Amino acid sequence: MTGNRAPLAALKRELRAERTAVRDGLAADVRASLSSQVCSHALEWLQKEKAASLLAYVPFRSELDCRPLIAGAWVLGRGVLLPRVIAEAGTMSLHTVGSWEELTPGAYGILEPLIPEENGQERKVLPVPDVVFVPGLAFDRQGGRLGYGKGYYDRMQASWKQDSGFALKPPVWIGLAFSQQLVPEVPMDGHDAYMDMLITEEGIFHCREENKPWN
Ligand SMILES: Nc1nc2c(c(=O)[nH]1)N(C=O)[C@@H](CNc1ccc(C(=O)N[C@@H](CCC(=O)O)C(=O)O)cc1)CN2
Ligand SMILES: Nc1ncnc2c1ncn2[C@@H]1O[C@H](COP(=O)(O)OP(=O)(O)OP(=O)(O)O)[C@@H](O)[C@H]1O
Repeated sequence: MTGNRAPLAALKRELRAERTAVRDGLAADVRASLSSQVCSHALEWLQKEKAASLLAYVPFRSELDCRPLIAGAWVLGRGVLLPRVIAEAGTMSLHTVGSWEELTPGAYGILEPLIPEENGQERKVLPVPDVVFVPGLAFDRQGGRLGYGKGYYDRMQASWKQDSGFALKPPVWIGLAFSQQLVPEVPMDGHDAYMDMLITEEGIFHCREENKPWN
């Protein structure tokens, strides 16, 4: 948009490299233990809320392992959606999944929902869950988030806004993170999706009202 774009992209690249190293540096057993604490907070929150459906992710690399959250949501009878990457389009399709057996490795080697008929008929309109749990490399307390740099979550939010405008209740966006991933400020572009809340092993944080994604 403006001459500020290039420095922002460079800042994001730098932060991405730095935060990848920090996250990768957490020992696997520490990651597993912190992840289960985060999932417990998230499940407690889910039980208090009336959220009937959620979008989660299947972890890869050194991401926070949200599989206990997914399994817990199944036990609670909440609908769990998982994404499939459509790499050519830079978009994701979302599918309800009820067991681990319904997954198969997809783009980037991430486990993704098997769709019944591989006839290229991805659903055009994305289902809108009540809650979106978002992975990331870095987050800030204003709700800023840094991902791997392909904009999949940003585009998903834009697509929901386009499909439904303000007709539907917008999902609550929740970043799941190790507290080590919190930074003072993530550089944010105009199209970047903000989180409403963050959950770390230390607990639940509400982010700034004015950054609510659907404002
Ligand atoms: N577990 C999980 N699932 C997810 C995401 C995620 O962040 N975590 N996504 C969230 O978006 C989507 C996948 N996004 C991805 C985006 C980029 C790369 C990746 O490998 N990027 C290269 C750099 C590519 C380039 O610059 O051309 C890299 O990191 O080395 C992987 C996944 C959908 N599913
Ligand atoms: N709504 C959108 N429409 C078109 N392009 C977009 C949109 N949102 C983001 N992009 C593009 O996608 C790329 C991703 O940018 P960004 O660095 O913000 O990704 P990210 O949020 O870190 O990644 P991810 O969501 O994949 O984890 C940029 O090139 C950006 O221009």
